[in-house]
Amino acid sequence: MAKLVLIRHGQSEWNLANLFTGWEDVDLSEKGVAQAKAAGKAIKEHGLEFDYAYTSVLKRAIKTLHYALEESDQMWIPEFKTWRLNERHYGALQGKNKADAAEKYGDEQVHIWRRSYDVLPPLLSADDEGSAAKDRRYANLDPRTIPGGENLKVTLERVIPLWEDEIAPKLLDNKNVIIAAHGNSLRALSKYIENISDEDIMNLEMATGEPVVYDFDEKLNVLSKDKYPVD
Ligand SMILES: O=C(O)[C@@H](CO)OP(=O)(O)O
Repeated sequence: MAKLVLIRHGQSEWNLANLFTGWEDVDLSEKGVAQAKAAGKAIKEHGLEFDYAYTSVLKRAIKTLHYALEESDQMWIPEFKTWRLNERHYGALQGKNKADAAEKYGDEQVHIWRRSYDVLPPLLSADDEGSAAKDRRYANLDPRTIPGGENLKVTLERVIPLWEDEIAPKLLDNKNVIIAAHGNSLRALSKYIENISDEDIMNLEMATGEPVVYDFDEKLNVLSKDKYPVD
């Protein structure tokens, strides 16, 4: 049956600088570009061919998709960009250093913000500088939909409509799909696909640039999950 490949974007400038990123539109680092190209080479080596590509509206994921498709010579496939695949919004933590935050609030609090399923980060309001409500790319969204900060649960709730309306129907139609997105939007999607519990999802990490390949049966049960390391 159909295959689904998930790729977390290659290392970004802010991954490198250890900053909370969320919906900030930061670029790939040099290493991130190399990882994205390596992902494409691995895809080619394994003979993976896609019918559709999905990504977020953030350049680190979009560029990762493009490098991966370029290296595997399938840039021509239909490609869709959606805010539903954005990284989880990190609220008022965006732009702050993770180590500084751990010193200020304690390691445990920062770990809870980063990996708990349902604890929200400190929120941004629509008037705050850096609010996504001021960004033209979200102008067609109901302002009440634009988050001031998200946990994994809320992230999952906005990824699911995309899965149900777009991705699952294509997989059921035996089409192969590639999704280039972010650590937490992909953790959310993996939780749903693999039926991972709220507790166990805290331990699931996505490596930058690493393609994760799912094979499904005709009821969308996972038959196999493989990873192609890129470092
Ligand atoms: O800063 C972020 O947006 C994410 C992904 O890099 O970080 P975390 O490891 O806390 O999920």
